[in-house]
Amino acid sequence: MTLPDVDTALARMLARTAPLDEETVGLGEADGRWLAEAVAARRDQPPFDASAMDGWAVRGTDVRPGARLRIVGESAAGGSVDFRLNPGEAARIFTGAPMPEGADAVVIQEKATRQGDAVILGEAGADPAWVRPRGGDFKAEDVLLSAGVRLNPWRLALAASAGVGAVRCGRRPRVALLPNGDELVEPGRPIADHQIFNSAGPALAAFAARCGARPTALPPARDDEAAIRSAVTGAAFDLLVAVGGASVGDHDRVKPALRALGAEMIVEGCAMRPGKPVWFAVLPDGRIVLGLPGNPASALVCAELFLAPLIAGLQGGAPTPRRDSAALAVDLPANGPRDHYMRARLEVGAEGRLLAWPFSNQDSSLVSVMAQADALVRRPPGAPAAVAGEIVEVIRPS
Ligand SMILES: Nc1nc2c(c(=O)[nH]1)N[C@H]1C(S)=C(S)[C@@H](COP(=O)(O)OP(=O)(O)OC[C@H]3O[C@@H](n4cnc5c(N)ncnc54)[C@H](O)[C@@H]3O)O[C@H]1N2
Ligand code: MOO
Repeated sequence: MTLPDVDTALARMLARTAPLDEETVGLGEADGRWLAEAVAARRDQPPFDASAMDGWAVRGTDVRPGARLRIVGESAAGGSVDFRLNPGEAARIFTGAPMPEGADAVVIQEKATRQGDAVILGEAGADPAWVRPRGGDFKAEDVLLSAGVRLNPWRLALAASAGVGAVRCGRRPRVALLPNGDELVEPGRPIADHQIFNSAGPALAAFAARCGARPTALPPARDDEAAIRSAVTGAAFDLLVAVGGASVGDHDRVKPALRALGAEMIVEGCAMRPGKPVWFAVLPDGRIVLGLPGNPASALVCAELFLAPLIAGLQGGAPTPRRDSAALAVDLPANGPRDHYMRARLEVGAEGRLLAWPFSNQDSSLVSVMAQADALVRRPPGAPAAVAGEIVEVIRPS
């Protein structure tokens, strides 16, 4: 059986991932979320011609070295201006303050001297950049952020400056992580020699939270169909992530348990390494299930490639691509038929070029290697041997 490649497998998953309902959230909860509705400006920004500097508001036609202008008032940020500037007049003005009517230029205070109720201008003139025109940042009715845009602190600043205190976003999905295996024990608990700690569960819960989900780390289920079924039916989720039991062994009971619950299998395996046994199913009520291989590195690589886009898709968005390129620091042998995602360290080499050092041992059980890695180096199927210096695609972690 030919396995689908990563793009095909993901496209099949996303085709069955419908966005959840929308909700209104305050800006304080909106970071990392996708806008369901555009954000439009309610007024011009700045709302008035404003001074960019501390100094003197003047009429441009009065600006010449040594000019003596009569001080007729003051304008500070937060205050309104109730006077106008006539020829030969100046007003004390501060950064962010409204320009008085009649004034169209600012002379910074370093370039002028006050003498009683007059100001004497120095040699330098007025720089046009010292007046910020009304609407110079944006104008009322402008669409500032479109639907589908992912909010970040910079974009939140824009929404806030437009006076928008709450935005419409896709609901954050509830993601339940269900580790599976008789050998699994929660970290911190007593453990027998034949058991291992559940490392993939906490790692994936943290990963899901970073992607904007509300994760629940369920306790590990035994390799037993009935136990898995009851864990699934007892959990509240929009997306279930089952970890382990994905392969072909006699104890790999997760897929049979899901099938018994009526799940439709959409993806069963992918031409990738690590992560070949990854799978995806849809429950009869439409909720989606992502099955990840149990080896921690396989699970985490699949999380980057599939879980992040699914969590985004449930929120009506797509993740920000974290793809980059780097020069290989070492030679690599030819790749086999599967897309290979190699854990690698990155460093900035001489000449400022990003260098990638893939680890020599890429066994998918090695958590120590995963923890030292900064990125994944992608080797496409059938890629010929590569020499140091060759440019390769790298994927930075979410
Ligand atoms: N005959 C074949 N055997 C295997 C194949 C294959 O194609 N033919 N594929 C291999 C590949 S590739 C992978 S990846 C694994 C995937 O196996 P499962 O998804 O069934 O996972 P398990 O067997 O349950 O566990 C694998 C390994 O990972 C450990 N594990 C499981 N869950 C966790 C967890 N939550 N935290 C930490 N470690 C975990 C588990 O103890 C095993 O050591 O199958 C290969 N076999
Ligand atoms: O998918 Mo497995 O992850 O190659 O070890």
